[in-house]
Amino acid sequence: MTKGTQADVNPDLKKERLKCNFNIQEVTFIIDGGKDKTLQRKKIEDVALNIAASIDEVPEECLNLKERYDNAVRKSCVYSNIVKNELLEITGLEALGSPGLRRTADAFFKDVSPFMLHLGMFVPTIIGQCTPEQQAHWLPKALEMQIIGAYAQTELGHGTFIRGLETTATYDPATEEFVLHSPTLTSTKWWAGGLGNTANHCIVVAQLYTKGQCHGTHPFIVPIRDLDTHEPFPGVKVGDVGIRMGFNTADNGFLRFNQYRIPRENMMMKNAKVMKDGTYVKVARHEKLTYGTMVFVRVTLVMEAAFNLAKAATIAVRYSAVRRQSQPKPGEPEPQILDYPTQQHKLFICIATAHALQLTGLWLWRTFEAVLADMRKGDTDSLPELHALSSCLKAVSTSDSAALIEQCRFACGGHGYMLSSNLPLLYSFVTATRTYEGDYTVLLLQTARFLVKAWEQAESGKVLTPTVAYLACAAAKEKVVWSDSVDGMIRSFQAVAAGKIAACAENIKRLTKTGTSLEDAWQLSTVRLVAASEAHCRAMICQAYWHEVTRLTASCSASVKIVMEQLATLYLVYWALETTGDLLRYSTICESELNKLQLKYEELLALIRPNAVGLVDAFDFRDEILHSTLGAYDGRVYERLMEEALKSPLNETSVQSSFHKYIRPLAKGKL
Ligand SMILES: CC/C=C\C/C=C\C/C=C\C/C=C\CCC(=O)SCCNC(=O)CCNC(=O)[C@H](O)C(C)(C)COP(=O)(O)OP(=O)(O)OC[C@H]1O[C@@H](n2cnc3c(N)ncnc32)[C@H](O)[C@@H]1OP(=O)(O)O
Ligand SMILES: Cc1cc2nc3c(=O)[nH]c(=O)nc-3n(C[C@H](O)[C@H](O)[C@H](O)COP(=O)(O)OP(=O)(O)OC[C@H]3O[C@@H](n4cnc5c(N)ncnc54)[C@H](O)[C@@H]3O)c2cc1C
Repeated sequence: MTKGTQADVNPDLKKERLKCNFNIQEVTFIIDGGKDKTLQRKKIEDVALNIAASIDEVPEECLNLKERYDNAVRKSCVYSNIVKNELLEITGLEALGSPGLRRTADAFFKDVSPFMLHLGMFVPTIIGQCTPEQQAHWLPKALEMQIIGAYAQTELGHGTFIRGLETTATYDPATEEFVLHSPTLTSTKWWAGGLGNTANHCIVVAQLYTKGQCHGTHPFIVPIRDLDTHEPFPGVKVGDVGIRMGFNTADNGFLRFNQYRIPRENMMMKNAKVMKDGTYVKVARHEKLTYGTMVFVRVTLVMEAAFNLAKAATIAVRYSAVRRQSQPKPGEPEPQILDYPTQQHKLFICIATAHALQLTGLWLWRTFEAVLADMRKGDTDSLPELHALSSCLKAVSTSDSAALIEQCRFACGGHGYMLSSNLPLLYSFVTATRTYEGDYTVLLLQTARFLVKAWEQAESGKVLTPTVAYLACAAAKEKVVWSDSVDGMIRSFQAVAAGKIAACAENIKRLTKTGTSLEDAWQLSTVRLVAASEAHCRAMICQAYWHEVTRLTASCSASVKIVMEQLATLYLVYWALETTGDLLRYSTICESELNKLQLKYEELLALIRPNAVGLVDAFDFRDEILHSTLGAYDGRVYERLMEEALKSPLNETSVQSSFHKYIRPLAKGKL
């Protein structure tokens, strides 16, 4: 954070910081995943932010579309050099998932880098889908930025249904090449980040044909532009998909092939091979291993959701400490808006959710690493559970994060609507995460498949995998006894999830018994299946969040333990109050207990209030990363709003030419 001199800090914020009764740094360490991670992040920030400070002469938002793209490319090149020459030295290859790298990228780009998918998906797919020989060929080139890649899976006609993709890759044994082709308009690759104008290579997911047989979708590395001239190769048609709600510097592109040839070796062959004579050989033990990059990105998106929500919460809480409005008590000064319980209700759940998602995200990352280690030994048994887990966590975390970022904008009143608050841009960026890498509903339905199977296993007394083990107790189908202890609330959330899953399974059974096909019975149950999946995910987040808080604060100071537990309890109580209908149905909760719960919630808001600014300071965002007039560390909100307003091109002259061209003639009746 940019602390400046204490004299520059808004007096209300200064008082807030004096009120804070816990050690902020200890909380920062917990959020980063340990003291070593915080130190590494800060080291990376020190290197990168020095350069970022002078990277933009004109604010990004004042440039036109083309200028913004050019500027984003310029900055991406500067940033890539820093990553390559300095940051990777600090962290090694693991840097690709390092929080330090993720944060510093935001100092360079208010919107999104056109290189994002290069590091975000192109490189991970090379690591996950190539043989060691192929990796040795492609990875150094990609890391050195000698080639720039995109990931083109989605087509104009299909995104969700990967098996329905239409691009073909037909093997020609005579030349030992694949022939890529886009047979229809709807087969046009669409959306790939970095593809429109930036990338010279692209991972293309296409239907593989060899010896006249289709073997389903497979990934290929495809050179699409000449490395020197950057002209698209003959047979390749590539361009930008048009203006978007956000991501306008991310260069999302379209791509079409006309009988375009690539060498056989460009098929990514870790999970399946095509031999020189065209024989297809399956290597992978699991059908869906070619979907591996998507699982990886879904796992990282949970922490991405936490990160962006933490930024929004920092902006809105600091602003709410500075902003004074209304006069509830006659004759008394206007209160800070943060003192209104309704404002605390809007904002403290944002802080708690950022913690919940970050700690759940770190836990998911460790689970992912463990499954990966098993798979390296040939054991894919835990892949279905990881897929179910990452699908629902990606769906719920991105959806919650987007909704709560919008809530932060509401909490900032009119000033939250200013681009300079950075809340609109954050929202437009995060709301896309609910769609890309698997749409919300579609992913919850993937988890639901796993849950219904797990329920059937529970009913027949089989051993269940860890994340659904709670279904075994619920198979008794009795209402759980409500208690507002943390364990009691988690048990009740699990009972809700189990009850909903059981109701889905019963509905499917009922329909199939009366002659409905299994597919139709499933479709007729999807509204409740989505709800069951979300309930399962919420119960899992609550359990993981509480478990991690208990574990990580065991060696912390008492005050840190208290404030972390207050936040986690707030998260649980908030969701209990949000789902009272479900609790009434699946637990013994009654009206007096609901009233007690509401009081507990209000008490928690009051307890957290003095530490609110300290809690967002603990997210440790430097001003260069927040990019916000409302959220800067010093709280000079009004000064910054004015300074930014004066940078508007509309303030360059006192009279605009349109006055002389149109308004004056209109007034004179001469238009
Ligand atoms: C500055 C910013 C910085 C950082 C940001 C951080 C990171 C971001 C980086 C990049 C992200 C940016 C942009 C996004 C890019 C994209 O969007 S790429 C495109 C992504 N596309 C999708 O996600 C498509 C979603 N669709 C699917 O995943 C699948 O098609 C499907 C799962 C919906 C269905 O697949 P099908 O093949 O039809 O399968 P099915 O018949 O439904 O199921 C068959 C069985 O297979 C299981 N299964 C499905 N998927 C997986 C998997 N991935 N792993 C393991 N198992 C899987 C499924 O559960 C079924 O099992 P059963 O036992 O029930 O039969
Ligand atoms: C900003 C952004 C960046 C992207 N970057 C990339 C990229 O780099 N590379 C890439 O390949 N793709 C990319 N995508 C594409 C993205 O992955 C897809 O848009 C996403 O997977 C959703 O697919 P779709 O657009 O086909 O939506 P659809 O599947 O058409 O969804 C439309 C609606 O139908 C519903 N629906 C669809 N199927 C079902 C079903 N079976 N059951 C119930 N409801 C269903 C959905 O819930 C949704 O409400 C990007 C998208 C965006 C917005």
